[in-house]
Amino acid sequence: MISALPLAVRKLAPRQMVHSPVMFTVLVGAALCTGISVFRPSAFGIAVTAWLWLTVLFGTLSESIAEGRGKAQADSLRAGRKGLEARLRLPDGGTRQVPATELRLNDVVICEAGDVIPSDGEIIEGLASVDESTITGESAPVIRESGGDRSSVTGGRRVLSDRIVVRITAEPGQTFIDRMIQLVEGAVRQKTPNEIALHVLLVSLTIVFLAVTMALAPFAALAGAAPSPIVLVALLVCLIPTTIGALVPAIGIAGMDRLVQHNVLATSGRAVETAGDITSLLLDKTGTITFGNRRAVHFHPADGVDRTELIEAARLSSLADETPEGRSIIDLAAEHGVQGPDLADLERGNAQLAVVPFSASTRMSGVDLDGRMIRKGAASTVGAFAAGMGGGTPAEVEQQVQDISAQGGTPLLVASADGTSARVLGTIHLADVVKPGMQARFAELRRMGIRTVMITGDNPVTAKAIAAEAGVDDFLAEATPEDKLAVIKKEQAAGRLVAMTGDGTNDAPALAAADVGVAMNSGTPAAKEAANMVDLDSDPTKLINIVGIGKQLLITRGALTTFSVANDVAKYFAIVPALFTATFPGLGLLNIMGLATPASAILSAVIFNALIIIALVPLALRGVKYRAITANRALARNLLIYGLGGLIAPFIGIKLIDLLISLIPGIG
Ligand SMILES: Nc1ncnc2c1ncn2[C@@H]1O[C@H](COP(=O)(O)OP(=O)(O)OP(=O)(O)O)[C@@H](O)[C@H]1O
Ligand SMILES: [K+]
Ligand SMILES: [Mg+2]
Repeated sequence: MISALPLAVRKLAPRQMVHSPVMFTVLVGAALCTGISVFRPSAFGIAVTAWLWLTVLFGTLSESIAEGRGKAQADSLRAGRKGLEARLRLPDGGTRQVPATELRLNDVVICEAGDVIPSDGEIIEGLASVDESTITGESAPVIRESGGDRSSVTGGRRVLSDRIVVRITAEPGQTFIDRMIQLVEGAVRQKTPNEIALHVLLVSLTIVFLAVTMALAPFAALAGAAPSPIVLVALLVCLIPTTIGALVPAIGIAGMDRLVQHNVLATSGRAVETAGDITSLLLDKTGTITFGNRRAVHFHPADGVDRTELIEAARLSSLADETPEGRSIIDLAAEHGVQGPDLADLERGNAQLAVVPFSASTRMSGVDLDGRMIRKGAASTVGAFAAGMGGGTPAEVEQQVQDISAQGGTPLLVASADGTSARVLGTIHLADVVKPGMQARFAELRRMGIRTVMITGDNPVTAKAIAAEAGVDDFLAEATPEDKLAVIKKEQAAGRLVAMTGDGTNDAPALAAADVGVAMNSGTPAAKEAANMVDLDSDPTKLINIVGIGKQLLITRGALTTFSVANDVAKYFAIVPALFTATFPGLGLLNIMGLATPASAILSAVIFNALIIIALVPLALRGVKYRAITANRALARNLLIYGLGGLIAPFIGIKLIDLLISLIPGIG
C-alpha cells in the first residue's frame, strides 16, 4: 500500500480525475472546503476537509495498488528481454547481430539451440523444440515447425534443440510480451460496455444527489437552519456512490491480472466479460483437442497394388507438401527404404511438374508429373477425384478407411490418374493423440452449462471417435472454413454467446466472428491475430478458467455496486435526522442513532465513507467468490448479502466513529 502511494498522489491531478465523475466531484468539494477553511477556520471544517482529501486519495490508492501488482508482473516480463540479441539474415545470405528491439516486420532471423527467440514470428524453415514455459509455468518443451498449424513462435522463449529460420511477424513494441506488458500496466484499458453502463449510472446518481443537496439548502434556510457549505459538501459526498466509483478501475485491472496469471492474453476487457456469459464452445480438432502432430504411421496398399508403388506415389504427392502431415509421409517412406527423387532432381531431369498444394477446402494435395496426376487426401475427395476418371475405390480400401477412422486416425487416400483412367492405390494412416485430461474438463464445462461442439475437416467416423475420446457434447465433420463460420453465425442468430477455440489459419474467420475467440499459442499467426485471446498453454479447456474470471468480474462489480448504493441510502437516513433535530423536533423520532451532535454525525459519516473504500480494496482485488450457480440465483444471493450488508454497515460504523469523536473536545 505504501509503495502505491506516490502513484496515487500523482493520480490526483484533475486531468486524471475527470475520468471518474464521482471522485472528481469529491475532489472539487475538497478544494471548496479547503478554501472555506482557510478564510473561516474551524475544527469541524478542517476535520471534514482533511477527510474529504483522504477520500479522494483512497480512491486513487485502490487503483494504483491494482496497477502496482500489474507493474510488478510487467517488470519481470521486461527483465527477461533485456539485452536480447538477434541473428538477422541479410539479403546476401550472411548474418549480423542486432538488438532484438530493432527487428521489424518480415525480417528473417536464425535461432539455434540455446538461443532465445528475439521476437514473435513464424518458422519458415526447420523444426525445433522450444521451451514454452510461460511466466508462471514450469519448463514445457514443445515442437514447432514450418508449414503447418504449429509454425508460430513467441519472443522470449528459448530454443532447446535444432535450428529454425524465423520470419518476424510483429513490429517493434507490438509483440506478445509488449501487449501483455501494456495490458497488465493498464495502459490500453478501454472501458467495456458493462463499465460504460455503470459509468452512466454513477454520473446520473451524482447529478441527482447534487440536485437533492442544492435543494436542501433553501428549504433549510426557510426554516431558519441554513446549513454551512461545508456541511452541504459533506452531505453530498456521503450520498454519491463514492465506494463503487473508487473501486471500479481496481476491479477491472484485477480481472485482467488474474487472466495473465492463468497464462491467457486478452486484447480486450470486453471479451473477458463476455466470456462470463458464454453458452456454447466450438473447438477445432487437430492441434486444439489433439496435439496436432499428425504423423503418418502406416501404408495400406489396395489388393493387387505393390506396397512400394503406393509408397512411391504417396511420397511423390508429398514432395511439395509443406504441412507436417506431408513431411511425415516422406519420413515414413524413407523408413521403408523409399528415398529419391526429390523436387530438385525432378526439375533437373526436365520433368513436367505442377504442384497442387493442400488446402482445407479441397482436402487434397499432390503433383502433376509428366502427365500423371498423383493425389492424396480425404477419402471422400480423392475417391471423387478417381471416380471422375472411372476409377472406383475397392471395397477393402473402403474398409481400411473405416478401420483407421474408427481408431480416431485420419485416413488419406492415394490415387494416381493419367487423364483417361484412374486407380486408387491405397491408404495412409495419420495418427494423432488427444491431449490428456480432456474428458473431465469437458464434463466441468457441461456442469457450467456450456455446450461443447468439435468442428473438424476430418471425416465423420474419425470425428466421432475423437469426440467420444475427448468427451465433447457434439461434433461436426467435413467442415470447411466457411462451415465453421456458418455454425458460429447460426448459434449467434439463436441469441447464444459463442466461444471458439482453434489453431489453424482456416480457423481464423471463425475465431474473429466468435464472441470470444481463443487461439492456441501453438497455432498460426493468422489464428492468433484473429482471436481476442491467446492461451499460452494451448489448452482448449482453459475456457473454464476464462469463464470463471469473467463471471467473477461481473459478480464483483455487481456486488460492490449494490453495497455502495445501499450504503449511501443508509447514510442519508443516518445523518439527515441528526442534522435537523434542532430545527424540526419531530425528526427526533427518526434519530434512532442518537448521534452526539449534528456536527459529529456529519464528520462520522464522512470518515466512514472514506474508510469503507480502503476496507473494500482487498475484496475488489480478490473478487467475490464465484460459484457454479445460475445467474439469477447469484443475483438474489448478492442482493441479499451486499444489499443488506450495505444498509446495515453504515449504522454500526457511523455510531462507532461518532462515539470516538464525541470524546475529542472542540468538534461539534
Ligand atoms: N497435407 C495434406 N494433404 C492432403 N490432405 C490432407 C492434408 N492434411 C489434411 N488433409 C485432409 O484434409 C482434411 C481437412 O484438413 P484439416 O484437418 O487441416 O482441417 P481442419 O478443418 O483444420 O480440421 P481439424 O479440426 O482436424 O484441424 C483432413 O481431415 C485430411 O483428410
Ligand atoms: K458516498
Ligand atoms: Mg486445424
